Amino acid sequence: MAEDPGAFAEDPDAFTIEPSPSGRLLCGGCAPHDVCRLGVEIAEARDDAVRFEVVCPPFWHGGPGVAHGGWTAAVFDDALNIVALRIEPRLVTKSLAVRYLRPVPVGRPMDLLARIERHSGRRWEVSAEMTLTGTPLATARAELRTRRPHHFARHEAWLARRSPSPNGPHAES
Ligand SMILES: CCCCCCCCCC(=O)SCCNC(=O)CCNC(=O)[C@H](O)C(C)(C)COP(=O)(O)OP(=O)(O)OC[C@H]1O[C@@H](n2cnc3c(N)ncnc32)[C@H](O)[C@@H]1OP(=O)(O)O
Repeated sequence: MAEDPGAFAEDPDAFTIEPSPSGRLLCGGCAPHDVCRLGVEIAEARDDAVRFEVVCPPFWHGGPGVAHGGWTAAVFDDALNIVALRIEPRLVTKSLAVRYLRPVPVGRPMDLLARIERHSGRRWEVSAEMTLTGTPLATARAELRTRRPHHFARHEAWLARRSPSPNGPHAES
């Protein structure tokens, strides 16, 4: 993320994901911990494709010994962005489609290969497959967009126009 947190506070659009002190590409939530709490590690990077090792942490289990589908989707969101982030640091996910083919085990290292399918201007199409010992467990496709200037500032201005209720966020109709 942005090196200077002061600059980010003043200009939210200064936010970019940069390598952490240990060289990882981490989201804003994990960067202060210098570890991906979803269990995603880059194993090998090429220009248009990145191979990851992913392990579902126990606190993300859904059924017994099986990953919550939201973990799988979040891991794909990370991996599909990382493959393009190495070229374009200002991205957001526009759509994400996951196919759950088999249950995903907790605590077992798996392979995830993400690749750039197409890129034109602000538009990116990316795809990925998660496998265990060569067997596909889940696949995903996403459309990404290079953020327009002032993306986060526009969001903050939009949010500010929705006056917070003194009784908390759920009290407003
Ligand atoms: C581990 C480290 C690496 C991985 C880190 C994790 C990466 C995670 C990536 C994510 O998950 S990002 C979070 C999930 N995605 C979003 O929050 C994106 C929300 N959607 C949007 O901001 C817009 O829909 C989007 C920028 C995707 C639209 O892009 P488009 O190119 O299709 O359309 P365009 O920019 O022309 O905007 C379409 C409409 O959205 C409006 N819009 C776009 N950006 C906006 C904005 N920032 N604030 C308010 N409105 C916005 C825009 O005005 C316009 O409104 P109208 O249709 O009424 O004309």
